Amino acid sequence: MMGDYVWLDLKTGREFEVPIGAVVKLCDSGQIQVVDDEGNEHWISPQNATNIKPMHPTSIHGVEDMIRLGDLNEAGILRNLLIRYREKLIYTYTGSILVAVNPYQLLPIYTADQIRLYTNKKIGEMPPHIFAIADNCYFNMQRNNRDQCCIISGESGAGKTESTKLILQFLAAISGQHSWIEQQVLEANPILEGMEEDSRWAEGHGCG
Ligand SMILES: Nc1ncnc2c1ncn2[C@@H]1O[C@H](COP(=O)(O)OP(=O)(O)OP(=O)(O)O)[C@@H](O)[C@H]1O
Repeated sequence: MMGDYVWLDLKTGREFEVPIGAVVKLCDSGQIQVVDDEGNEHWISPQNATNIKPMHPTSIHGVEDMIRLGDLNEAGILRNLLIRYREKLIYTYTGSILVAVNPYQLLPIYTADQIRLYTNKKIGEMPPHIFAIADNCYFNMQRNNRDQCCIISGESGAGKTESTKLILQFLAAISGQHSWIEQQVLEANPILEGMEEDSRWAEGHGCG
């Protein structure tokens, strides 16, 4: 049906290929014309009709928590991140895990106002944000009186260092010990970077 969203499997056999989202533009004498998420047009003939599958409604406009995706597979996850990223929504939850997509531009989402908005809130109460994760850690530390750990992982250039700094910016702001915490962080950074370099060297030399 015209306007329906579908998954289009181009089946080109290329490595890492996953179905792409597309919208039906025209149904004409058995042929279906679709436009994919990258704006490319495709004509699907009746014998290739198995190349398109209906898209679950949760994938059409995206969800804040990917646990809610009806099409919970690689294509569903990638499309969800893509459509949110296009709206400059770089953070998405998968349960209590936060997925961050590097925006490579300064977004106005790390202001003092945003810090206030995310302080003392439960995860999920506000749109996904790195500050929500930091607030959750701080809350758990206070409630359980135990050290907390936040694992930040991603490939080189993904934004791990920036994310670490943002978490520390939040903690420094809400703990009221701005200068002391900032000093500790500045001192810890070279050590962390050094450990990172060491582990990369070890991996590169087969010691991983
Ligand atoms: N949240 C963000 N907002 C704006 N820019 C960002 C953000 N996260 C990352 N970037 C940009 O991406 C660049 C690379 O990020 P970063 O240095 O944090 O990556 P990394 O994962 O620590 O890389 P590496 O593993 O190589 O050290 C940053 O210099 C910054 O320009």
